Amino acid sequence: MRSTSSFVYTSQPQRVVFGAGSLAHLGREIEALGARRALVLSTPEQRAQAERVAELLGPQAAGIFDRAVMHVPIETAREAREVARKLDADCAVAIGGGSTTGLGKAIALDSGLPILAIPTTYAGSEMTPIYGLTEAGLKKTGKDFRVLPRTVIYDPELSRSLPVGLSVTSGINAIAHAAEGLYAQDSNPVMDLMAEEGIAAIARALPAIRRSPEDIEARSDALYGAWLCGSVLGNVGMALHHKLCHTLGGSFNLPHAEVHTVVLPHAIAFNAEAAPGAMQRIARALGTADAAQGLQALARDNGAPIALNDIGMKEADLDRAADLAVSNPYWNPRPFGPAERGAIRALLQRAYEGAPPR
Ligand SMILES: NC(=O)C1=CN([C@@H]2O[C@H](COP(=O)(O)OP(=O)(O)OC[C@H]3O[C@@H](n4cnc5c(N)ncnc54)[C@H](O)[C@@H]3O)[C@@H](O)[C@H]2O)C=CC1
Ligand SMILES: O=C(O)/C=C\C(=O)CC(=O)O
Repeated sequence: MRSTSSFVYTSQPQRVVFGAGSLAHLGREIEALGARRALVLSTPEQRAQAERVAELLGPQAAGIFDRAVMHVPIETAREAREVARKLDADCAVAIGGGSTTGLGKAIALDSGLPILAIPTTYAGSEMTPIYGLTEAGLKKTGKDFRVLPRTVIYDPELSRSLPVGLSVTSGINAIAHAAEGLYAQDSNPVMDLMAEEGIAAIARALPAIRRSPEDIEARSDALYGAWLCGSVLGNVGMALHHKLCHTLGGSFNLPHAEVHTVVLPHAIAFNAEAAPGAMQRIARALGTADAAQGLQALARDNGAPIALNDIGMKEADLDRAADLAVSNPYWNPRPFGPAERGAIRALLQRAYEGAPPR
């Protein structure tokens, strides 16, 4: 286990309102932010939920922008920023998954408008000061406290409609934040507690959601886990796993939550010897003997993909993916710079085939 003798912990200024039906407190929460005119953001698919939010807001709603898409193309960000300016919005309400929260972050980065996030997936973006923007086919990420949502309303009722497949992969996306937080360079004992509890909450929620997607207890557990795991990502650094996923998602256009689901067991296996304490905590949270195998079983047993081959990756692109991943590595307990290119290429091959992690 980690030593408690020396660490740094920064508490982040956020207000969280949690519970089934908590969307009803939206008006109160907008007032608490000191805002008057909210621009409501969503994807086209979640337009109906955005309309419900606007209806709840009544005169506090400035309008709806429903064109959020994955990885926040700069053109969409510019369009949304312009709409916010024209409508004289003084805050953004993002209802949806990481793509919609990400669009809110792009507006906040430019204008400083406060964000109230209403997450409907388990991606965890609402708890982080991390933003992503895609320009000319290249995705860049950065960190800025202006983009950290000021208020988050977690209402599990709103995630009941999340399809089972995406619920499972999105839950594992959240687990990835916690798993990497457990061996992050700048982690601390408080984050360790949140990470282990977050992984356990999601691991028990996913089979229950699969059996019964409307089960509000299971949806609450998953959202609670997403909050904890997202907080870990928001507080400490990312490592090999997130680097591989950003490379595969950004340069090969693979779907975000699925790519996290496939890669995680392999990245964890790569780090197993270098981070034994983290492995112990992950395995304990999953109720398994081996962290990496437990993660692959969690995906497979709940019907999620375990092979890059099944989510659109071409085998011919694995060499380029390995080159990109090692060319600008994140800190990792087991280094993965150009000297480890062979090991990373082998990891990607196993992930491509859906082989057991080792
Ligand atoms: N900056 C950060 O800290 C983080 C950012 N992200 C970013 O978030 C994006 C991925 O976000 P995700 O949440 O995985 O997917 P998403 O936000 O793209 O949503 C996927 C699809 O599911 C739909 N959906 C969402 N909630 C639903 C619900 N309750 N019922 C029915 N449909 C629903 C959406 O409208 C969309 O069509 C990526 O761009 C990723 O980079 C992800 C995690 C952390
Ligand atoms: O990979 C993740 O789940 C975490 C961070 C991002 O996706 C960065 C972003 O594009 O906002």
